[in-house]
Amino acid sequence: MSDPTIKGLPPPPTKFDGSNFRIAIVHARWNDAIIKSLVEGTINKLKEQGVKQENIVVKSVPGSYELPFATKQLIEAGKIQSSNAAPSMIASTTNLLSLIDNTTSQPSTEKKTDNASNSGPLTKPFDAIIPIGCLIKGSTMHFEYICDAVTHGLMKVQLETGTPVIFGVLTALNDDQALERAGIGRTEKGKGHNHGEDWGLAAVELAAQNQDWSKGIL
Ligand SMILES: Nc1c(NC[C@H](O)[C@H](O)[C@H](O)CO)[nH]c(=O)[nH]c1=O
Ligand SMILES: CC(=O)[C@@H](O)COP(=O)(O)O
Repeated sequence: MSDPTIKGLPPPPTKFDGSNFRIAIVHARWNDAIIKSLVEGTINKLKEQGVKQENIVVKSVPGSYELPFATKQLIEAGKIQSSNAAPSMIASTTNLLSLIDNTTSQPSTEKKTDNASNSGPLTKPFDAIIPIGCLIKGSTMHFEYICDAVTHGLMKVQLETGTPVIFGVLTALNDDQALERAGIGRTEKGKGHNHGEDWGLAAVELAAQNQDWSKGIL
């Protein structure tokens, strides 16, 4: 593990309050032991910053290549919900969170409101999206092409929609690199650091900063 004072993410300059944010996580299902750890680390860090469990929407797709499309569609779905133009579009899908204790990822289907005086999940547009995937190099160029397509695709979605999209995709040359970055390393280097925690931090910070920037507040 490198020296965290040289390489790594220092604590944020300001503590951001996530209590009124709505965040979507969309995770690939390839390499699910790694994904499960990354998703858990992300959610724990979101909740540590005040994001409410019911305001964290979790969806899954087969692989990382599907993440850009899913991210863009989730952003659009969040906007449709907030316009009350359609009943809740949250539908249950299979995802790894059902395997994680005390984390419910299947919100109820009854209509909710984003009125602060009512309980229940927010239905406003998502304040940030966290696509999570793990690409591990095989023996062909498949890895390189997917990494490139996904990276550029997610950046394109972010800039086109104006919604913060956190880059939560590991691009590992071997299993151990991925395991270490999910905080479940198994070599003499130790367990490593769960990068999902960094992604949860980044999501709340960008949601907070973007909330001001989109109102012209600097
Ligand atoms: N090899 C990995 C994949 N491959 C699957 C693609 O992402 C995609 O789902 C498929 O090509 C169908 O469009 N996905 C990962 O997330 N991680 C891998 O290591
Ligand atoms: C990231 C990938 O697509 C890779 O795991 C596929 O392996 P291979 O290149 O051996 O087909």
